[in-house]
Order: sequence, then C-alpha cells, then structure tokens
Amino acid sequence: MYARSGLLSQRSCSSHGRECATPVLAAQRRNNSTATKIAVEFDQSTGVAVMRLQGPPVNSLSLDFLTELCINVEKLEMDKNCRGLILTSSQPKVFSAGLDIMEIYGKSPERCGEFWRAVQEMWLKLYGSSMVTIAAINGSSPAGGCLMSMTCDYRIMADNPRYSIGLNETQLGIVAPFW
Ligand SMILES: CCCC/C=C/CC(=O)SCCNC(=O)CCNC(=O)[C@H](O)C(C)(C)COP(=O)(O)OP(=O)(O)OC[C@H]1O[C@@H](n2cnc3c(N)ncnc32)[C@H](O)[C@@H]1OP(=O)(O)O
Repeated sequence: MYARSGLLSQRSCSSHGRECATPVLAAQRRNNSTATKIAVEFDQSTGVAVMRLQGPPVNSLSLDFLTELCINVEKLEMDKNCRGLILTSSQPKVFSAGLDIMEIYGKSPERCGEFWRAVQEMWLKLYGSSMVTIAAINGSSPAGGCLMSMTCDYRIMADNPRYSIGLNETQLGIVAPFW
C-alpha cells in the first residue's frame, strides 16, 4: 500500500555510478499478488516515509515481497518531496527472516535466477537510493534481512538480546551468486 499516487518510472536508475539493469517495470510485471506486504506512510510535512514490512509470520523475502518492496521504493524515489525513508517491521520480534528459502529450495535454475535477480534489484534500489535511508531493526534480521539493512545509510537496532543479526546463510549452504 502506498499512501500517495505516483507514476512508475520507466527510466534506468543510476546506482552509485552504475546503471541498474532492472527498472521498476520489471518488478511491476512480476507483481501479480494482490496481498499487501508493504505499507507506506508518507509525511508531507517532514518529507519522511515509513515503510513497514508486514509479511507474516517473519517477513521472509519472497519474490512477491521483493517485488512489492522495489515498486514502493521506486515510487518514493520518484517523489521529489520524499527525502527520507525509514524501513521497519510490523511483525513482532522479527525485522526480516531473510530470503524465503522456499523460493529457492527445489526450484528450477530459471526460477532461482529470477529470484536472485529480484534480490539484487532490492539491494541496488536501496543502496543506490537518493533518499536518506534508515533501517529501524526492531527484531531479528538474519542473512537477507541483514543485507537489506546493510544497504541502508543508517541502522538502528532495538536493544534486545533475543534479537540476532548477521550473515548466517553459509550455515544453510546458501551462497549468493556473482553479481
Ligand atoms: C551477501 C548476502 C547474501 C544474502 C543471502 C541471503 C540468504 C538468506 O537470507 S537464507 C535465509 C536465512 N534465514 C534464516 O536462516 C532465518 C531462519 N529463521 C529464524 O532464525 C527464525 O525463524 C526467526 C528468528 C527469523 C524468527 O523466529 P520465531 O521463533 O519468531 O519464528 P519461527 O517459529 O522460527 O518461524 C515462523 C515460521 O516462519 C518460517 N520461516 C522462518 N524463516 C524463514 C525463511 N527464511 N524462509 C521461509 N520461511 C521461514 C518458519 O519455518 C516458521 O514456519 P512454520 O510456522 O510453518 O513452521
């Protein structure tokens, strides 16, 4: 859900000197899901948007989730009044459980390729954003969740010893492909 209307961009985006190969239309084409996993509130008076991840139970990053995230980041990017983005979770105890492992387990190379491209698109969009981006990490954030927060300009994590963060994916035998 996005509180304001906005046209989707067809341009290529420049990301820290590089060109992103995957503009928002690629994400939009994939976005067949009607369920809303991302809620965005934009405060016109401050120019700051809050993006809440609301994919129960643990905000795992499925293809649909990544697609919706990218579309919403792109919409905000296009809005010149939006200067800042706070990324946080609506789910209790978890910021994001990382990549949805069911998206890569037992799937075809083509499907895995599509999924990993969506992962890349997500981090390039956040890392290359011209908005000031802040991850408000209000729960555990392993692997892909950690990656997502690392691509933000700033990270603030709730002080709770039960919340963990880090790159644990090799423990699952998952290695990110070359990008
Ligand atoms: C250079 C960087 C490259 C980036 C690469 C990234 C690779 C990855 O991201 S691989 C995924 C890594 N993630 C994990 O290892 C997280 C594993 N999960 C957890 O540690 C915990 O689930 C949690 C701390 C996130 C939450 O714990 P909590 O006790 O609250 O909930 P659970 O009962 O454990 O889980 C609820 C439910 O969610 C399912 N689930 C958890 N994580 C994932 C996931 N990553 N993908 C898909 N599904 C996940 C879990 O199986 C439970 O499902 P059921 O209720 O059906 O049993």
